[in-house]
Amino acid sequence: MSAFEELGLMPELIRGVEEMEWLLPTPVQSESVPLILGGGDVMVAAETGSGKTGAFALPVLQLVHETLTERQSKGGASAPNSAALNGPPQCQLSTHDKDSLFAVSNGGLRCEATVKGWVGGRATGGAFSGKVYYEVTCESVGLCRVGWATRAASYEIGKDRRSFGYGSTGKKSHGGSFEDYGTPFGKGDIVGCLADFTQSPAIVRFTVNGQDKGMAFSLPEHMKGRSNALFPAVCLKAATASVNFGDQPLKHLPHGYAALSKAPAEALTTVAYEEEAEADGSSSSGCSPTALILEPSRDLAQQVHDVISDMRKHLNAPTIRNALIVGGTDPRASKAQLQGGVHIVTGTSGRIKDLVESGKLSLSSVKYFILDEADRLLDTGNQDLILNLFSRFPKAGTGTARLQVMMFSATLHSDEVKDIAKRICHQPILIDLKGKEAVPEAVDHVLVPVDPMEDRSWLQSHPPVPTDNAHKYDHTGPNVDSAENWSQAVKKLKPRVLQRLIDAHKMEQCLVFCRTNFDCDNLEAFFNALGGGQRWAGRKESGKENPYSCVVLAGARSTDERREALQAFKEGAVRFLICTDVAARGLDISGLPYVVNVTLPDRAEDYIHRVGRVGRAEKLGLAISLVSKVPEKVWYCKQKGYKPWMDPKRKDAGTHDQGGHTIWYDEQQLLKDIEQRLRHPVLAVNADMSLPQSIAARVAGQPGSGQAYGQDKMGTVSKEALKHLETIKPAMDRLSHLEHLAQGFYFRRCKYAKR
Ligand SMILES: Nc1ncnc2c1ncn2[C@@H]1O[C@H](COP(=O)(O)OP(=O)(O)OP(=O)(O)O)[C@@H](O)[C@H]1O
Repeated sequence: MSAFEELGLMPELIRGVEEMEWLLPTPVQSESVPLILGGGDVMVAAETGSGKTGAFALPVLQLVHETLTERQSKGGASAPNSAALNGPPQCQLSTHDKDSLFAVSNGGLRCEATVKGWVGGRATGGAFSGKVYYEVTCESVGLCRVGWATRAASYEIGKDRRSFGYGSTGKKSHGGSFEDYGTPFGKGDIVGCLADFTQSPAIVRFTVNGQDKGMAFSLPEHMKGRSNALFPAVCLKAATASVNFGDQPLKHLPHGYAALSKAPAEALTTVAYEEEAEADGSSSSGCSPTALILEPSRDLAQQVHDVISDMRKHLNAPTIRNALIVGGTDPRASKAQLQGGVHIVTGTSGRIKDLVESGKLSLSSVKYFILDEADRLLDTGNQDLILNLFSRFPKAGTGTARLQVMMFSATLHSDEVKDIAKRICHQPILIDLKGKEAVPEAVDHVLVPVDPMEDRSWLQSHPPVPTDNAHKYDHTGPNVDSAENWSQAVKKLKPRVLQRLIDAHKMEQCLVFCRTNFDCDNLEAFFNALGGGQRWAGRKESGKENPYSCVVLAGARSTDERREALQAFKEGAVRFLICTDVAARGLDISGLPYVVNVTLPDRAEDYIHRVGRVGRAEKLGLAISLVSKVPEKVWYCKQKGYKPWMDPKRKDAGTHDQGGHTIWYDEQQLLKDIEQRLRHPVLAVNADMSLPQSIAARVAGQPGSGQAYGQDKMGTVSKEALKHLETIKPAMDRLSHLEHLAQGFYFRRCKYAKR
């Protein structure tokens, strides 16, 4: 039995991992895969490069495959308008399309909420033409809100723009706003809900005990057709209610309206229809994937999408379709990917939000929600979006039928992460393999002190070092002794120090982190002035053989340029990938030996992710930071899209607290924070850039010593491998014994046969 089989993975996926030459699961895979396959919500913190992508991609592929197989076996052939064929659908409250704490009786005509918060659900049939009506009777004290909602709406009616409600406190609600309407209602009252699609725009109104309360809403123009069908919706707070869609005599059916369950079939859509379509990954309300994976950057989304594409090839009957939905690409291309239905969507928040809001991507079938680099997703302001997406997922069911949420990162300890976990996870299991110190042992850390007072090479003028203009209006020069001057000097000195470092270590592949897009542009210009060039981009200059060949991966570059840059770097066509923190998370560059921080990140957390690009999959890596001895004045602009360094009207670069757009950056302090996080000091390289003795001694045992970075860690067998060997040892001993017996038997037979 292979070690992956022990985790419960299906043979097809095991063939896939074998093809990738993954012999044993990594610890994070061993811990997470069985829990995810078992239906649990998980929060997984494990060091960078420890195989977290496989830890969710493998079980999610298996679960999606199982879901599709089950859906196919339930109904198979799609019958797009079964309603039309079988007469009007039986309308009832759905036992599926609801909050888990919203109890629905057998037969779907009674509902109850015993909890203090709002919970709700919808009916199985919705209308999109004609004039339709249904009734709700309040059976207890407690709060009740009723009305109409599309299937993409949140269960709390009126909280978003996809539902229209009327509450027992005498308020109507839509798009999160509540206004006085009608009269309050309560125990024993019968609320009539009317939708009139013969008007343009369509109209929603309500009655209480047959008394018309007047028009409550006219629907937005775009809310038309089957994809925007309105389903009866009820939400309750510690209350009980019963519904009547017309299968029982209605108490107050208004003139000219049809009971919902008696309305003409062509005016209705049913969940049965929706679910059949969803089995194919598409539905009338847009493409309906089964799994949604949210990534903090386009590059990372692409990488995870590629891993899933590689693995899904091994799964047939049914085949799984996956799509990459990221910003910075033609929206038509994103929509085209969704046409015909997909089962797994990997993407970034902005484009996913757009497609959900335009109805092109429906979340009504999502069963698996994965937040990769969850802390980063929250840092970049995605909390509301995550909650909004979450409100659109179906959350009914128990065991393996319910929505499963998975959160992954190397750093999952912030309050924001804990808070969102409380709101979207159901009793999550925390798998914390490394705790806060999520740095692989395979990474060595060193620093290069950069002191412009001692090292005067910043005064050289060839090749020129472009800087960020932050000191354009400051008094600077060779003999000026001011903080501003030393700051400018550091900016001129760092690229030269970097060049010395590259030469000393004969670096052939290195990721170079800068602080801003503009810093990346400037460093690229310096490398090009050294003769860097970019052969991959069709230029004549040399690539890999040029010691300073480089490409840039930064947020300001187009998606295509970023993709090409990363590919060129991964393929070894250029030596340096100059990047911002957009590349700090998740990027997997096989056997990368070096990471250089030209500027330290302002949070120790980001240092962990940056240096996590090396030391992956048990390969040794070296992280080198250029640390300034003096403070640097750097850009700090919160105004989106504004580039003060390009502003011709800007007169000075006052600091942020003075109303300007700069801050003083203290790398000595940042270094202390990082050392505290690493729990050891970061040693300085020697004056000739050689490694400090203790680190040199550590890599000395490795083949090629100085060249050890990027190579496998030698002479070590992982704890996991040892554990596995121990487990299979008795079986191996028994096998060897049986083989011994069989051979003995064979030879004895041969001996007798010869006689
Ligand atoms: N079981 C395994 N055996 C061997 N290699 C593996 C295994 N699982 C993953 N890998 C390899 O390890 C590398 C790192 O994996 P992955 O990108 O999933 O790390 P990660 O934990 O997500 O890192 P980060 O925190 O930086 O995102 C990849 O090259 C991957 O192919």
